[in-house]
Amino acid sequence: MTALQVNNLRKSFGGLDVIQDVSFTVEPGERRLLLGPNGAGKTTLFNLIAGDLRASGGRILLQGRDVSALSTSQRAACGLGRTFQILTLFGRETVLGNVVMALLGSSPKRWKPFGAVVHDTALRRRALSVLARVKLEGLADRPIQETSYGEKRRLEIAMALAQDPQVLLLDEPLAGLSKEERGTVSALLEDLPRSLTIVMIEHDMDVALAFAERIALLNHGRLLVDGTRDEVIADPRTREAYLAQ
Ligand SMILES: Nc1ncnc2c1ncn2[C@@H]1O[C@H](COP(=O)(O)OP(=O)(O)OP(=O)(O)O)[C@@H](O)[C@H]1O
Repeated sequence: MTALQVNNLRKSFGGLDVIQDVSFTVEPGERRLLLGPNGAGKTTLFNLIAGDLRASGGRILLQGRDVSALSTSQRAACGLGRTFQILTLFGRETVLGNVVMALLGSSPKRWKPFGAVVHDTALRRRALSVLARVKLEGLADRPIQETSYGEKRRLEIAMALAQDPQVLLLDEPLAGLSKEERGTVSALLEDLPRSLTIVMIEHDMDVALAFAERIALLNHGRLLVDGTRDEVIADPRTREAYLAQ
C-alpha cells in the first residue's frame, strides 16, 4: 500500500489554474522532495494534501484511504502531520506548552484551563519525550519569546511529530536558518525513523538533495518530472524550469 497517493489533483483560484492534473505516489518510508521554482504550486499542493484547501478536482489517498472529503483534523487523525513555511506557534506559551497543545490535538482536554493541562504529569512526560527528538528538552519551560528562530523551527517539527504521524509534510524546514542551525535540523531529519514517510519542500539544495530519494518537480502547477534523485537532476527539463525563472 502506498503511503500517499495524489490522483489528477486540480486547484483553481478564480480563473487561475494553480494545480493542474497532478498525480504521484509516495511509498512507505520514502524521503520525497517536492521541487519547483517560486510560484510553481508546492505550498498549494501541501495545503490540498493536508486539507487546508479544498481541491477543485482529483483525489488524495492516505495509506490507501480516500481522504479527499475529510477535514484537516480528520486527515491528521488518519496519520498526516505537517509543518508550515511561516511559523505557527502559540506565542504566549512555553516550549513545552506548545507541544502539549499539539499532543492534545482535538481532544476535549484542549479546552480545559491551560495551567491544569500543562501540569498533567503524563502529558508533560510525553511532551518532554517529543522535545527530546528535536533536542529541545532542556528548554521545555522557556517562553517562546525567549527562543531563537532555529529553536522555533525545531519546535514546529516537534509539534508535527507529537501526534505520531505516518506521513509528514515539511514546508521549508530550513528557511531562514543559519548554517549551524541548518546542520542541526538536517541531522535531526536524518534521524527520523523509517516508519515515517516524509515529503519535503526545501530550497536549500545541498540539504534537500542529500535527503531526497525521489523528487517530484512542479512547474506552473504541473508535474514536470517525477523520478529518482539522479533521474530528476539529469533530466534537461529540470534545468530548463530553473533557468527560465
Ligand atoms: N489563495 C490564493 N489565491 C490566489 N492565488 C493563490 C493563492 N495561493 C496561491 N496562489 C497562487 O498560486 C501560485 C502557486 O503558489 P504557491 O505558494 O503554491 O507556490 P510555491 O511553489 O509554494 O512558491 P514558493 O516556492 O515561492 O513558496 C502562485 O501564483 C500564487 O500566487
